[in-house]
Amino acid sequence: MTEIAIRKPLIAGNWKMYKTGTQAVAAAKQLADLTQGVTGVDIMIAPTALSLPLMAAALGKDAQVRLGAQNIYPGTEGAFTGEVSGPMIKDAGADYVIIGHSERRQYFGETDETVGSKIRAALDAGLIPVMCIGETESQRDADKTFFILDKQVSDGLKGFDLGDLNSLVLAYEPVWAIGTGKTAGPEQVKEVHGFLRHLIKEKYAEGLAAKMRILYGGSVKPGNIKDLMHIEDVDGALVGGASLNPADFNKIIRF
Ligand SMILES: O=C[C@H](O)COP(=O)(O)O
Repeated sequence: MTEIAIRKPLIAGNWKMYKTGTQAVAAAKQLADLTQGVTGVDIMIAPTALSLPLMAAALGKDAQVRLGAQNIYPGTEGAFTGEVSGPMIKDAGADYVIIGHSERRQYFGETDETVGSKIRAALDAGLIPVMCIGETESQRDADKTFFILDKQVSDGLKGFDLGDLNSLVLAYEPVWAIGTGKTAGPEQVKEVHGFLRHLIKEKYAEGLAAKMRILYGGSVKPGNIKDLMHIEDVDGALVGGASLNPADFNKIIRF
């Protein structure tokens, strides 16, 4: 019997290296006020790790706006200067962690293998991993989009079994659409999201594929979110720039 997909949309904001703790708390409170009464959607903000405990205290334990980290070290503790572990992220009040964002792959040497070890660390700490994948412009131009996505998923999730991946969220972010104002067209998004769901079905199981949330990211704005959310297999968005402004992010959340 085919399982019916019930996927609650997730709208996630990646604040990258923006906002001091003070600014982050103020924006979080504003967003919490603006989103009061919103139902049927999960909301997450990923500030810098420094702001997590401040925002968690300001929002409160049962807040609708949940928190995520932008990175995780694949180990619980040790002499790893500058790193932050899963148990620390969890203790700071986060539920999610973004893993393998293209900026981490591009500037910090993350590979599909390190992405896999970070997903393992996230799951061990009870965090929901948001695994980012996406092709560069030159890879798309060379017709390698599906090859790259297949490789990122296959290598990143190597060694994981079905039971591990129940909570995993996939985020498709074409690198050429990040911060550029270019959004992938509806046909491109539909094609890729359909491909990814099929890939999860082939590699794991139909049930997992049917319930896995696949987010789109790359220049998502209040003006294009409605169209994106109407595309089959799009279960939410990972928003960069437009999530920094609570009023804009609230509009996106209320797609
Ligand atoms: O994680 C978010 C993405 O990098 C998208 O950023 P953007 O919405 O500023 O294009």
